[in-house]
Amino acid sequence: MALATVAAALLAALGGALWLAARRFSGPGGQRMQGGGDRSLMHGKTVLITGANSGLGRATAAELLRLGARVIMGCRDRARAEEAAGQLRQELGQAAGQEPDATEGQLVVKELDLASLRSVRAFCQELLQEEPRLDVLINNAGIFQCPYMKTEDGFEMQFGVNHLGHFLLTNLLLGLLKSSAPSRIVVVSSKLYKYGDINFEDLNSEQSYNKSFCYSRSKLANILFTRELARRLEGTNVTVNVLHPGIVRTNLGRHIHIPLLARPLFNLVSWAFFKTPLEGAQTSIYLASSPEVEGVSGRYFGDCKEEELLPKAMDESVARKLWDISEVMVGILK
Ligand SMILES: NC(=O)c1ccc[n+]([C@@H]2O[C@H](COP(=O)([O-])OP(=O)(O)OC[C@H]3O[C@@H](n4cnc5c(N)ncnc54)[C@H](O)[C@@H]3O)[C@@H](O)[C@H]2O)c1
Repeated sequence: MALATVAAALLAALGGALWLAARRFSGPGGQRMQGGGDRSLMHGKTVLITGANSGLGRATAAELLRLGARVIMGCRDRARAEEAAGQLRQELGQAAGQEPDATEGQLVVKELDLASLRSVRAFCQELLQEEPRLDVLINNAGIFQCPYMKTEDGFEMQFGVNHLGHFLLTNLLLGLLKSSAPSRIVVVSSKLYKYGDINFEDLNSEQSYNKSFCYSRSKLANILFTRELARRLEGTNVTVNVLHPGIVRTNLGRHIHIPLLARPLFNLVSWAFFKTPLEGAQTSIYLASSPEVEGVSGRYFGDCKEEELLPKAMDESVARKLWDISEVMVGILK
C-alpha cells in the first residue's frame, strides 16, 4: 500500500515535471519583436541603458548591439559591468565573425549609481562632454523589495533609485536627446504599479515602510513620470513610453528570502513559468527600435502591444505634482 502511494507520488511528480518542460519549450514566453531582425536597424544610433550588466538590461544591450546600435552601459559596479561588456563583445564578435576587439568602440561602460545624485550628475557631465548624440535612453535599472535603506541623499532606496535617480538622469540628458531628435526614451516599469499609491506626505517612508508597497509606488511613479514627460515633450520629436516586461528570471529578487527547502520548487516554477531575460526584454527592444512606434508617446506597453492603465496611473494632477516635488527633491527646480 505504502509502496503504491510512493509510486503514485513519483509518477505525479514526473508527470508534472514533463508538463512543465513541455510548457517551457512551447510556451508563450512573450512575443518576440522580430525573428532574426534587421542588422542595420539601429546602425548609427547611440543607446544608453541603465543597469545593463544583468537581466533585462544585459539582454536589451545584446539585442540592440546585434541590430547595429552603439551601446553605453550605465552601471553601478564597474567590475561587473566590464565583465558583462567583455562577454557581450565576445558574443557580438562571434556573431559578426570578428575579433571582440573589432567591436570595442560599439560598447562603452560608464559608472552610474542611481542611488547618488552626485554620481548621476558626474555621469551626465562626462556623457555630455563625450557624446555628440543620444538617440535612445532606456531607464531600465531597478531595485526590488529591499529592506529599508536610504540613498546617499536620504531618499527611500526604491523610490530614490527607480524614480528619482532616473528622473534626474533624464532631465539632465533631455537637451542632448532633443538635439538628436527623432529620439526615444523607454522606461521599464512593472504591472505591480497597481498596488502602489503616491503618498505625498511620506515619500521617504519615514512614518512606515512596506517594501512591496514602496516597490509598487516607485513603479507607479515611473508611469506618471512617463506621461507627464510625454506631455512636456510634445512637438519636440522626442518620444517617451513605458512598459512592463512580465515576470522574468533575473537577479531582481536578490532581497527576497526563499527558505532552503523551497528553493528547488521555486527554481522549477521559475524555469517553467517565468520569461527568460531575452523574452522579457522584447518590449524594451521594440520601443527602442521598431519603426512601428515612431512618433508614439506617453503609452504603456506589454508584450510589444499597447495596454490599458488604471485611472490612478493616468491622473494628470498627481503626475504634475509628482514632477514638481521630484524637481525639488533632486535639486533641479528652476
Ligand atoms: N524581473 C522581473 O520579473 C521584472 C518584472 C517587472 C519589472 N522589472 C523591472 O525590470 C528592470 C530590470 O530588472 P531585472 O529584472 O533585469 O533585474 P536585475 O537585478 O537583473 O537588473 C537590475 C539592474 O539594475 C541595476 N541597479 C540596481 N540599483 C542600481 C543603482 N543604484 N544604480 C545603478 N544601477 C542599479 C543592477 O545593478 C542591475 O544591473 C527593473 O526596473 C525592474 O523593476 C523586472
